[in-house]
Amino acid sequence: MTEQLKQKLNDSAVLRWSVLALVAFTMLCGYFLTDVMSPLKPMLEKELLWDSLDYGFFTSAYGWFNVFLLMLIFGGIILDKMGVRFTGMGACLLMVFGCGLKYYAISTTFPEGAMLFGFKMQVTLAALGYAIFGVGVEIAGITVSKIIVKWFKGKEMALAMGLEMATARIGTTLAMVLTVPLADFFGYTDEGGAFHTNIPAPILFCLVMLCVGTIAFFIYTFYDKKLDASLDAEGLEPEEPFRMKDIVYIITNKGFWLIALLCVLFYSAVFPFIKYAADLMVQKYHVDPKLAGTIPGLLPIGAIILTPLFGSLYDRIGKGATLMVIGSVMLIFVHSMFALPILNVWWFATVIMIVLGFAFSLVPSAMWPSVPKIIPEKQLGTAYALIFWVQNWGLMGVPLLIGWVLNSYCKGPVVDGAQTYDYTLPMTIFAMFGVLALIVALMLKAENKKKGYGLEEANIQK
Ligand SMILES: C[C@H](N)C(=O)N[C@@H](CCCCN)C(=O)O
Repeated sequence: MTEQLKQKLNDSAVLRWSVLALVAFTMLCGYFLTDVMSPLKPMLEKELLWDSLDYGFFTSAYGWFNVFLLMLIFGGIILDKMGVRFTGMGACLLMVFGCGLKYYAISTTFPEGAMLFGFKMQVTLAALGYAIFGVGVEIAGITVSKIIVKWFKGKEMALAMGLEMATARIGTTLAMVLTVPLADFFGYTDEGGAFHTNIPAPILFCLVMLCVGTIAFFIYTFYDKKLDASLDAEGLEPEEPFRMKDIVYIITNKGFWLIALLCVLFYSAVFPFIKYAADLMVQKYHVDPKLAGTIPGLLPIGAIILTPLFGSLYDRIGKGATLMVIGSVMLIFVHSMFALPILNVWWFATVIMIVLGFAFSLVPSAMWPSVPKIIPEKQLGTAYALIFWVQNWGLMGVPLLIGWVLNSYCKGPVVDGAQTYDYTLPMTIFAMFGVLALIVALMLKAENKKKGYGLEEANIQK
């Protein structure tokens, strides 16, 4: 071994933060595509003749393969067995392929009445592409979580996870604020003088970004190899081998299940909400459809600043379980305000969205770094995968539920050729998820006290 490898590679702060930048950028690209269709919902209905059920079906596709084909669980096992380099590269390629299929579906004009699996051909193909992408981006997510633990354990782990999530949120923000301007910029005016937005343009842009994100991850793999070599040189095993019986250890752990439950309940009230937030702004707060993504765009912007702040707080002071309780209370408040028929004006929606930004930062910044306190490192890939799997039931089912509720119970009159909706019932459903999340967060706090997981303790080892 060469002299310079004698020190562990992750002891170098510059190097650890640089590799974090690489993998976080890959996640940014993934999150961009995840939400790129949200601000386009009114245009999809107007230009491509989708309805809310089509949109809900398409959005739910994100979780199909993860949930029903257990792709996430296989992904976690592959991650623990084959390592982060192989799994991460595979995940990136799946994201690129899924995005390519989605682009093909949206940019192609299919014969009128063409159907596949009972849905419009275009909707089904776009959904299939999104489902493949969903496998890729979720496996990339667990891989990056494991990478962060590998490089930052005993160091600034929660801050690193917070920064990674903050970077990913930039992707969500770009989706919210760039999508409609991009679609408009590449739009065209037909012979009748009517202007048409170019819906495929932002998706093509995402495809290019995903290719760049894949290259960033490829560069990371060289550093990962070097880290393994430096751990070897120190006489440390890079990653302990994983055995199938480790799964039993994970699923018989009550703390694990409480985190998984909190995860599905909390995220069911946030990510599916984002999918409908732009439409909510138009329908309830009368925001111009062209600007509708701007207010929900504040949500990830707030999280970009706050998630690392709260992560750093957790690293230094602890109080992880308490942060999760506070975040859940805020979630209930926010969705109740959106549900109540009060102050239907844009500035009120803006204030409420900022409060949601706090909740959206508090819970993730405390929840994800808490997992390594409950589960040993060699089982982390599988543990994160199982948590993501439980979460994906919500990410898949809730958008479909909301789309169905809107289509069945919330339709108002058609105004200027556009369908209107009353969002009271969907927002009440989101608030109920908040109530359940709070109950689970309180149970987790109690379990932590009983078992001494250390969730209320600081992460940085003095
Ligand atoms: C959607 C995805 N399954 C997810 O939960 N993402 C989390 C981040 C999880 C990784 C933390 N290192 C998010 O808040 O975006």
